[in-house]
Amino acid sequence: MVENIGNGSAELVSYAKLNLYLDVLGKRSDGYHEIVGLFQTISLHDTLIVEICDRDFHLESNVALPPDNTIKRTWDIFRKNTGEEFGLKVTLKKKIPLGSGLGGGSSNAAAILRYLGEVFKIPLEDLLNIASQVGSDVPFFLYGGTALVRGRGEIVEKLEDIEGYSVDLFFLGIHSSTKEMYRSLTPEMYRKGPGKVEELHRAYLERDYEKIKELSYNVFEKVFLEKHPEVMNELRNFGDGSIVKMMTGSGSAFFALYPLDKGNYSFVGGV
Ligand SMILES: C[C@@](CO)(OP(=O)(O)O)[C@H](O)COP(=O)(O)OP(=O)(O)OC[C@H]1O[C@@H](n2ccc(N)nc2=O)[C@H](O)[C@@H]1O
Ligand SMILES: Nc1ncnc2c1ncn2[C@@H]1O[C@H](COP(=O)(O)OP(=O)(O)O)[C@@H](O)[C@H]1O
Repeated sequence: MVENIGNGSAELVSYAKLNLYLDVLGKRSDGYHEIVGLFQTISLHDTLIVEICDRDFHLESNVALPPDNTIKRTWDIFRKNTGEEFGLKVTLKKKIPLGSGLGGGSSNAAAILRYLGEVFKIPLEDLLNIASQVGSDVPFFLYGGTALVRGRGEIVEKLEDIEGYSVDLFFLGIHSSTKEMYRSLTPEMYRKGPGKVEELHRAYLERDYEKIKELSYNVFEKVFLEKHPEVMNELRNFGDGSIVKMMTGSGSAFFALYPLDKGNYSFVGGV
């Protein structure tokens, strides 16, 4: 969502995401993994103030980020793909915890991409191509809302947005690296989910809570809990009365799903 705030600056909202379903189907020749996922944006968000300027890149942030962070990578890759020469000034107000599986870095990249796409009139299909060069979860965030995601994350099928749910989040501050978690998978772990992702989406729309509980799955949850058994005990007191509770992405955040607005963060629709 872009809101022009005058003096050439714009304020961007960068939502977090949950994986309502995430399974790995196999390993690809390019070293990435084939995934199938049901992705959903929620109201927890970062805010970015952006301004096109002379020629350099400037980032101010309330959290420490690596020099090759996803915002700078997006600026670099966008310029390489479009030939546009410009500078970018970004002020980031981060609320999405880093390394949490909530996709904060990828969401920031997509927010910048959508903005640059508007400024330089770049078609969505070109933005999707640039997004997949920045990171595997970035293409989804160009849509937001509810989507079926395949490939390594670059095949996004927009679905009817799921509404009327909210979540509480549980995050112990453990930084879970996406790369490390994929590396921890073995072939026996591939394709072990119920695999009924369209049925799960319908269960959400029809508010069939038993079916939601039965068909929800994240391949990384067992791997993560084996690495961090202490989290299991802490989890016991989390999510009382929820429909389902599960880890999101490659971790380490967990979500507890509630109907309507009983949880702190609500599902939000796509752009
Ligand atoms: C976001 C980063 C950098 O800041 O840090 P970490 O998430 O690793 O902490 C990533 O390394 C920047 O690597 P990049 O490859 O661009 O990011 P992603 O697409 O999100 O994937 C991270 C890593 O997860 C693995 N991966 C990801 C998606 C997928 N479908 N299969 C995979 O095997 C790959 O090893 C990949 O390198
Ligand atoms: N804009 C960004 N926001 C958050 N993390 C970023 C960003 N750019 C690079 N990173 C790096 O990527 C790592 C994982 O990114 P993040 O998206 O927060 O995790 P996850 O993909 O698990 O949700 C972070 O630990 C951080 O070092």
